[in-house]
Amino acid sequence: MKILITCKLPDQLLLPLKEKYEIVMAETENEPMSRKRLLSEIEEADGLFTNVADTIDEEVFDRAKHLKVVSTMAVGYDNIDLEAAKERGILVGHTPGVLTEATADLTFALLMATGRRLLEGMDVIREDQWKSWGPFFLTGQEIYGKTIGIIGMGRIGLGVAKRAKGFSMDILYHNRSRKEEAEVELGARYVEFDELLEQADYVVLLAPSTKETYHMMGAAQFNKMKESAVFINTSRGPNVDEDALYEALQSNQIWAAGLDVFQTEPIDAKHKLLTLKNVTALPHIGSAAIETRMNMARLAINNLVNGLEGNALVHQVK
Ligand SMILES: NC(=O)c1ccc[n+]([C@@H]2O[C@H](COP(=O)([O-])OP(=O)(O)OC[C@H]3O[C@@H](n4cnc5c(N)ncnc54)[C@H](O)[C@@H]3O)[C@@H](O)[C@H]2O)c1
Ligand SMILES: O=C(O)[C@H](O)CO
Repeated sequence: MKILITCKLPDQLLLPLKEKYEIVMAETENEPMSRKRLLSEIEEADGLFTNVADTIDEEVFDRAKHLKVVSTMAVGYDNIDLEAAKERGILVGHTPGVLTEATADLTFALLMATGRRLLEGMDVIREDQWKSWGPFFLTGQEIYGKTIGIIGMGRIGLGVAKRAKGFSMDILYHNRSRKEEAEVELGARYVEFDELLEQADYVVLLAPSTKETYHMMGAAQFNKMKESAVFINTSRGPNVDEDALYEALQSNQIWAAGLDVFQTEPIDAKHKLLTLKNVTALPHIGSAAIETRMNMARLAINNLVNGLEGNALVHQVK
């Protein structure tokens, strides 16, 4: 059987696979396989190892003659056409859980970096603009004891709430359902979406990308936030109307934003959001800790092999 891997994985992960399967893999580190090659190689593939950089749509499924499993090295699977997979009886696997803590760490780090203007501080030094200690030089927003509002209290949202608790923050959340663990253990309070936007000093978006969440943060929502509020998005770019976010930041309707994800990735270096000093931008590195990425890759390989061998996937997208 043939496995198509659209990114370059370390040899140590591939050795057991090579004994049994024919492997076709991207050659360049940190560069996905071209769409053209993906469309050509998928024709004979039985299994596909993919990630958030690929779009696995009807065109890909139409080309595949033998495909049985698509395994993504990610928890989010909005880049995969699940209907098209289902129609063809193709299983889809993903990697929830193993990246929760690393992504919660990064989300909280981004919250702190944005609130306290860390990257601006580094720019000031690099540009030789640090003239002296000034009473209000690079002053940011306090974090300790402030109110955090988490939209999407799932695995990662709960991880962020635990970190917020350590900073004595009041925790508000909005989710599709109540989360007892967050309420009992962390004192988190379920509120309606608008109330969260109005009350939170830090609004953190961690809901998946779905039809329902598309542009869930738009002009009306930024309008409800405090002028001193910081918006953090480590979920998916399409959840945010970037034009509306730009207007809100540029007009100081909200104070700052920390973004790890964008509507189009990689974001163009000349994108208008990146011209703003009150934007802290990262290149989709939420889960990018070495052990985490190894665990994600191992889990994605297990999903793939299980599917190819006719066994249940460890984590199948339903
Ligand atoms: N930046 C990164 O590198 C990175 C890393 C991992 C995950 N993610 C993103 O984070 C998302 C969350 O991951 P998770 O493991 O916590 O998933 P999860 O399924 O455990 O949590 C998602 C939560 O969002 C809630 N939700 C769904 N629709 C909602 C809506 N309309 N309003 C409010 N809440 C809603 C769900 O009820 C659920 O509790 C992923 O889907 C992915 O898009 C990003
Ligand atoms: O959904 C995911 O897992 C991320 O975006 C990549 O870790």
